[in-house]
Amino acid sequence: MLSNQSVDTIIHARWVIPVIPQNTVYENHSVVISGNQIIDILPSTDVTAKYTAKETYNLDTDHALLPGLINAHGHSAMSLFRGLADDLPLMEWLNDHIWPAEAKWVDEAFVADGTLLAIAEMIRSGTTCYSDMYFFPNVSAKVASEHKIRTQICFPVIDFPTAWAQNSEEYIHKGVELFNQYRNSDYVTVAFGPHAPYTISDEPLKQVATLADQLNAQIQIHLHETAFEVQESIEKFGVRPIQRLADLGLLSPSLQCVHMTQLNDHEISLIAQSGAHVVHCPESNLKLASGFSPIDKLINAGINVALGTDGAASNNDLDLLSEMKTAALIGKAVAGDASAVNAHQALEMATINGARSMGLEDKIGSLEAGKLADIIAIDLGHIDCQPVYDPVSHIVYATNSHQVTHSWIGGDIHMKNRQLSMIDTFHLTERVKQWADKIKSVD
Ligand SMILES: CSC[C@H]1O[C@@H](n2cnc3c(O)ncnc32)[C@H](O)[C@@H]1O
Ligand SMILES: [Zn+2]
Repeated sequence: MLSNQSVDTIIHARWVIPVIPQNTVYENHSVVISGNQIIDILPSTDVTAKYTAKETYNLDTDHALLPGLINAHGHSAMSLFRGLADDLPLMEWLNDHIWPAEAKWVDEAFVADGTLLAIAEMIRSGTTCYSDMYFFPNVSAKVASEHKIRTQICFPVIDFPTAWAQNSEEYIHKGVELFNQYRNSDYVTVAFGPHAPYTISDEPLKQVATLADQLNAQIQIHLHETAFEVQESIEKFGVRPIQRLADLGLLSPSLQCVHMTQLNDHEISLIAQSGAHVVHCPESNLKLASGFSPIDKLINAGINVALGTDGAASNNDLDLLSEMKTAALIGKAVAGDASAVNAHQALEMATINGARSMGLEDKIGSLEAGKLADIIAIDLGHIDCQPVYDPVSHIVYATNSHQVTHSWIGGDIHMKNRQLSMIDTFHLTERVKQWADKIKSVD
């Protein structure tokens, strides 16, 4: 008889949804973790014959295990501006409210507290990896790394001066330094974050394309977010923003295009041919009335579509579970087809597609032996979830974030029965209230 293998953690669950293979649900299976990796997924009846674990989680009868959700676009520290300026269109929101507030308040302490607030909310709603584009990316990278959460930090590149850098050269210089600092990090991947076509001139955009290629780094940009952005580009540069980026050499599999609500068929095929990714942010697009991204068309054209919440100041939460439902519902409405953007596709957008957009598909985004143990558990036993015919349908259409009970990142437990293990939420809430009091008193 073979001897029993010693492992770190075994999690038993009623359903295991691996995402890869597609459209698969394993019933009464266990996930086996050794170090930071998944090493096996097998029927729970067979597990004790093969493995002995230091820690075993026998989740209640109606739990589903799935890969941790991947939020492919956001501005974490903006959580401190949640609800500060609502019900406005993008450019009025930015020019008259958000940019003045950022000029007044954003410093290292603001980014440290705002980022941690965002991380707490994301873990409690099932996210284990997120993309972040914000000022002081050195601080947000440190916070994520210290709290052992996976992140893609997109350092900003923008033409105007802020508290973090004075001009595009300095943004790029500091960003490349950060890239080198985190080159071998287990948790942090640094990417270029040129803000948007309307805030960066041609020269820095070309530099971003060249350097990202040399460093094999990803690039994330807000793109074709509103009709106004497209119109302004035509007036200023004679072409629409996607064509301008194509002319400057930015369209490639390294590019993550966020929003993409204004697209013609030629642009869809340009993006498809280039291998660039789209990050869909349906709730932010709805709230700012920016437009509708034709997700069904993009998926059918072979484009990888990931999912993001955008910042908490334009959403106003960081709940990727509810974002999946919104993406599926709005995808159907836009396509005029109830079969468009089905529950499995919505789940792929929030998991494996997000991993692909960040170049991390070999490490995260699905539950497979050899991948990092980034896993969440969702309790489908609630009365408002009964009966369960298809757990994937329920996760997308009928659950809410309070049903996420456990979260592991690289095998480490981050939430157990809804209690965060790496964040002191009591003291964090105190600090957040102090920020709100200060910000309110000046407004
Ligand atoms: C350069 S750091 C990020 C920068 O982006 C601003 N921002 C937040 N949400 C959006 C959005 O939907 N479109 C464009 N810009 C956005 C944020 O306030 C920061 O200034
Ligand atoms: Zn954004």
